[in-house]
Amino acid sequence: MNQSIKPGDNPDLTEERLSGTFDTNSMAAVIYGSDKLAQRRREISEAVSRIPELQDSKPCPFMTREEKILEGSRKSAILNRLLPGLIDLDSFEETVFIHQEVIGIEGHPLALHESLFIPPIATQGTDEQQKKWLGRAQRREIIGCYAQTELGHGSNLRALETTATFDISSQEFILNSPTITSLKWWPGALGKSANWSIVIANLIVHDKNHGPHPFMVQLRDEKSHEPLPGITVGDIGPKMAFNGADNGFLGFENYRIPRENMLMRHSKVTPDGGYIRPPHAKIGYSGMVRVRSRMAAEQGLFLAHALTIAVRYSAIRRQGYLEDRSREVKVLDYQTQQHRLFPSIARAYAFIFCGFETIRLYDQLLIDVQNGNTSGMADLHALTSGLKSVVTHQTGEGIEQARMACGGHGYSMASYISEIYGVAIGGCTYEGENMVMLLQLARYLVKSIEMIQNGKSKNLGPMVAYLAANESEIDLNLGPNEYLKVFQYAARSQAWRATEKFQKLRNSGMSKEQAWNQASVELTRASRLHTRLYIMSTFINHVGSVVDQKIKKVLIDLLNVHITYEVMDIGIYVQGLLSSDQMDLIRNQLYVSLETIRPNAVSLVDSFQISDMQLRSVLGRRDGNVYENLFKWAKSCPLNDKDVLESVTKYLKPMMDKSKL
Ligand SMILES: CC/C=C\C/C=C\C/C=C\C/C=C/C(=O)SCCNC(=O)CCNC(=O)[C@H](O)C(C)(C)COP(=O)(O)OP(=O)(O)OC[C@H]1O[C@@H](n2cnc3c(N)ncnc32)[C@H](O)[C@@H]1OP(=O)(O)O
Ligand SMILES: Cc1cc2nc3c(=O)[nH]c(=O)nc-3n(C[C@H](O)[C@H](O)[C@H](O)COP(=O)(O)OP(=O)(O)OC[C@H]3O[C@@H](n4cnc5c(N)ncnc54)[C@H](O)[C@@H]3O)c2cc1C
Repeated sequence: MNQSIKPGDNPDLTEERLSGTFDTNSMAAVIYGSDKLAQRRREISEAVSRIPELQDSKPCPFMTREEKILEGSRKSAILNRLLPGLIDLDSFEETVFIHQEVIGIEGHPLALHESLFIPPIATQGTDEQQKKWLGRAQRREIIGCYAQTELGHGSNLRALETTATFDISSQEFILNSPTITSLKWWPGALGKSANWSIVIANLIVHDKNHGPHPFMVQLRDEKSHEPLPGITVGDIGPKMAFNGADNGFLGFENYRIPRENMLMRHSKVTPDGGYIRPPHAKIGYSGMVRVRSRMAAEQGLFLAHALTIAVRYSAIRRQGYLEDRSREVKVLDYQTQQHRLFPSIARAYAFIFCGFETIRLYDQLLIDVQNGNTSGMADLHALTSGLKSVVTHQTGEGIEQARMACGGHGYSMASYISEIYGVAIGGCTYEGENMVMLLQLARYLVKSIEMIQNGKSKNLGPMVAYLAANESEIDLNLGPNEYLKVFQYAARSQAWRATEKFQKLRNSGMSKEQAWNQASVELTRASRLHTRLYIMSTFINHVGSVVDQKIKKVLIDLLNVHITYEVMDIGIYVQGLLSSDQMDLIRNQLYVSLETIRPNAVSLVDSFQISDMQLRSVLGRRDGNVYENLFKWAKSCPLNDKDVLESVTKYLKPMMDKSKL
């Protein structure tokens, strides 16, 4: 049963919900990993909807940037007071969820505090440092951000220019931004809200540069909020979206912090200027790995937002005819519309499933690292580098298709899809630009193939074992695992092709760097295919583990959409394996699976349980009563406060009057 049905809803949407074959609350439990978490999301939405001071003061598209920041701060402060009664304060998921529910996706002053400020203190700070700052940060007595990227460098961390030079005589680090390009640039909440920051700076001791390290740095006076002497800080200006956040710039001029402010759980500087290396050279990068490991689920939910809007709207939008000329059809009945939206629904489910898996893998790695075992770091770095790149790119594509699927109204901010798009595609850039991160995964793939070439296949990890296989024939009547083999074939042959290209260039006498650059398009293709294979196999495993038979049935239908669409999409890579008859068969299976999933389309998006408050979309309203509310929304636009605007009286009217003469 679809739990969203209510009296007064648009009958077309109710009809869709009645045609669903499964219980949407049970599906939500599968999506969010447990009945408890899914239920908590419903309870929090319900509780929030009853608190008037947490409601939007006006629709976000009608707010200026200053109003957005004010609104985000107002709600953050109220939430801070109300949180203990609303959520389990120890649950990161509930904390993130309630902020997104109340404030939305456009960013807010605490967006980075929870995800990039507190975690480094908790994982890279010593016990003493945690005692000093963690409680204060958790109680929000201080607001923090993460300042790493600079005006001149982001992707290449080793070229950062900010310095933290140890002064033995005063037992302090002296922070400096020696050039214009060394200004920190982009950190969220830095511009106007944060008073503390984790700053990544090159550690210099006895004139030796030990590379980027994390430091706890106070930026503003805790009473006046004025920048401290030696600090230059401000907002970098409007962005294509995410304008509720004050991304900022930051410069240091001989700014001193105590020795104890370097986060020293792993690397240490002793009072006499000794440097103690971390157990793994890249352990300081683990804050980024943490965020990347959460991005697949986060982005899957961005896609879910856009699809909830587009699918619901497609069920109430009637345009054109099929056989019956007496009534226009729901646009959701067109095959082109289904082809545009349903594979994206499948991807959203797949991203969320594998996103929760990578969060689990990160949590396990964290425990291992705290126990001194860093052996899993390279694997997770490679996996999350590929995943964040593929998922953000495909999410962007899916959201844009969702917008077009809503026709003209999709282009209106009333749909809110453009904001979702703008926020989501930020993910293609932040936490490592996608190409750069695909190339990180490619290093791992090339190394794996070199192991095979050196007769060490048995040392390959489970995620790359397929690179050593030798599949050349496929029987496609056997289901998902055969499709997986097709994908393995594509990923394997591309990984070998790219590696061999790189090796050939090397053997021709080219430097490693040039050879890598000239093979890099092929290498990124290999990384994408490897990652898509991982997503597919996680999806298959996840569906296999579902116990509720009605849920399992619809997830198998959705999986069929996914595997057939994905294999069609990579057709060029499987030409050596599949005949044209087999490709035709897959194409037809895709069309059949679109029809099979059609009656459950609305229930599948309802199962994401995204409330109207969170969705902020007139087109995607749960009740489907779009037209009257679109009219109301347009009338409430500030431009309509007056019938005759100054633009007319001051300029257009005189121009028209003059033209009449
Ligand atoms: C409601 C709204 C919801 C959500 C939005 C809210 C907030 C979020 C918004 C924005 C937040 C954004 C934050 C940021 O963007 S913070 C800044 C992020 N910056 C980056 O990601 C920079 C990317 N660059 C890098 O990570 C490194 O420069 C790079 C890894 C590319 C290279 O590093 P380096 O030069 O030091 O490496 P090499 O010496 O070349 O060695 C590579 C070697 O090292 C291994 N490696 C790299 N990283 C790791 C790691 N983390 N763990 C383990 N191993 C690692 C790599 O595999 C290579 O190994 P090998 O091939 O064996 O040599
Ligand atoms: C919304 C948003 C929020 C952000 N929040 C934060 C934050 O809170 N804290 C923070 O520190 N930073 C933040 N950033 C910055 C972000 O992390 C960087 O912008 C990102 O890491 C990309 O680096 P870049 O800007 O230097 O891109 P560049 O590296 O300059 O990329 C430009 C182009 O060069 C290519 N390129 C670069 N290097 C290579 C290479 N080795 N091989 C092939 N191609 C290459 C890229 O693929 C890209 O096409 C944020 C950015 C955004 C957009």
